[in-house]
Amino acid sequence: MSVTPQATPLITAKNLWKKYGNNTVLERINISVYAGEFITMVGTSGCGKSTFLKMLLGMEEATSGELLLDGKPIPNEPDQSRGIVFQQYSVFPHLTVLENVILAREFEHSPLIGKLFGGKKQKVIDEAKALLESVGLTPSLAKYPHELSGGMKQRLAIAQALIRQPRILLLDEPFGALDPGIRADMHQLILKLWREHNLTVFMVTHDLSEGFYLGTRLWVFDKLRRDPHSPEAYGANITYDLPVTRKKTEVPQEIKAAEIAL
Ligand SMILES: Nc1ncnc2c1ncn2[C@@H]1O[C@H](COP(=O)(O)OP(=O)(O)OP(=O)(O)O)[C@@H](O)[C@H]1O
Repeated sequence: MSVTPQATPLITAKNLWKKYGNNTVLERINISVYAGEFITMVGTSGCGKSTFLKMLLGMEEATSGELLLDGKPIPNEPDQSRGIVFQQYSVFPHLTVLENVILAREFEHSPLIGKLFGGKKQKVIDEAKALLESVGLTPSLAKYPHELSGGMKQRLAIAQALIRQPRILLLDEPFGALDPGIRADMHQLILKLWREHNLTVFMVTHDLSEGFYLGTRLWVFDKLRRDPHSPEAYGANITYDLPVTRKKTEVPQEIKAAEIAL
């Protein structure tokens, strides 16, 4: 009799807690996430969504509990397996669009000197150009960030994250500062890149509709326990973990009521 092996989750959290001093930010987080999922994360301001992303990136360590990548403790510093895009544009202002993407790749290959030469350099240039084409920036290769719109800057930030071929893409409100029309274009782009690059995505958003539209699974962060005399005593948990199989734009009734608070 053959036994079908159970796939190891890409990310597992086991009784994960995060505290800053006496401030309990996250408590008792238990989740498993498989390769290819698109997790969207909503919750009130300050409830620890960005902190959770930073822990996935390796910028912050758990206070207790386990956070595993492929069943092993997640490396406690950022590496090539995980890329991140923030709401505020994180590109180098003194470099062109093409140079910004090349630099991200050069640091990966040659972190001490940050420079590649000859054939290797040409290969990186070709890869960067191909990626910039896939995010729609081919006409802007020689432009500097100040010459780009907000949407174009975010396209560049996404290309910078993807040039290192991460398996996991972390997005911290990447479209929060963009106009609605531009945001709709970015939604199509991120869905295309998610499929083409076989990514697992964790995305923080304040827009519940966006969360339902993009995600295959939506998490709501909230506090289950509160002490009005000691607001920092308890941390947030994932209070809803919803598979998004319904019509993508429909928000379920039970959390529609909570939308005002997000
Ligand atoms: N480096 C830090 N040192 C101390 N406290 C921190 C640090 N980073 C975050 N915090 C605290 O952790 C809590 C959660 O912050 P976090 O940014 O993760 O929330 P969030 O849910 O992402 O909020 P928002 O939706 O407003 O971005 C806040 O109380 C914040 O003040």
